[in-house]
Amino acid sequence: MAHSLPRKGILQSEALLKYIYETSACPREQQELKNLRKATEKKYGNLSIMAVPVDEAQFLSMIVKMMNAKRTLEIGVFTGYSLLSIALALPHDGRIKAIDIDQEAYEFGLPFIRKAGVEHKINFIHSNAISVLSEMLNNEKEKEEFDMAFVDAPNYKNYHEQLLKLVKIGGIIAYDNTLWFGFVAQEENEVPELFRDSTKAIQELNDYLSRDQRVEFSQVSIGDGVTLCRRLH
Ligand SMILES: C[S@@+](CC[C@H](N)C(=O)[O-])C[C@H]1O[C@@H](n2cnc3c(N)ncnc32)[C@H](O)[C@@H]1O
Repeated sequence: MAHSLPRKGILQSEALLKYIYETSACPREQQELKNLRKATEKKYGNLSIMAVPVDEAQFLSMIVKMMNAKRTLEIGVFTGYSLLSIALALPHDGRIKAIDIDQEAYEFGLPFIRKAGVEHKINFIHSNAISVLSEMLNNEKEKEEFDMAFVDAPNYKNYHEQLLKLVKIGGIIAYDNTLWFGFVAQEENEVPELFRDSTKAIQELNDYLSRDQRVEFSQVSIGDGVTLCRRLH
């Protein structure tokens, strides 16, 4: 199945993508991130496109630094490329709660995280994200609050209401893949059958988020599309 995936990313000009990668993104990629990316590509082949692209990871890192974020949440870790990028961007006492149902992929990336010296910032939880978010919200003793959440696992709409309670006012929820290979702008019959349901789900999410007055909203055309929601109240 993986070989039939279209190229990830909405920038359909190969030349422009190459230009961005060659002039800025890749030369600025930190060594441990590069090593993790290469190892992920070697082990996972075509499935390695699940990891965020280099320029997007740099964008996320920049947001974390600009916000002076200290507490972040990540849903959908895979081998940890976006996780490592954010961990490197956080201050020494910054912390990330990272959730994934796939422990094996996280463990594959762990040596790279260790080598980068940021393992102490990460609390990996091997579980379904919805139940972890519910547990956090129901925990009367310890109220957790995050400056930023990065969501990169399916069914985003399920997480939005909970995240609005867990991310502090003024904090950012960033949803990945919101332009979904560009399929969101295509007629249904033009979208490969395999992607029709997921495309519809992303279209519904985009529509929902763009009308949600509880957040400020910005659709960013980087990688496969990133939607930033800033909690207003
Ligand atoms: C696109 S990948 C994440 C890529 C990662 N952000 C990176 O840059 O490498 C999606 C991940 O979501 C995880 N996932 C899928 N459903 C999940 C769920 N219900 N709860 C937690 N994680 C889930 C998958 O196991 C997979 O590792």
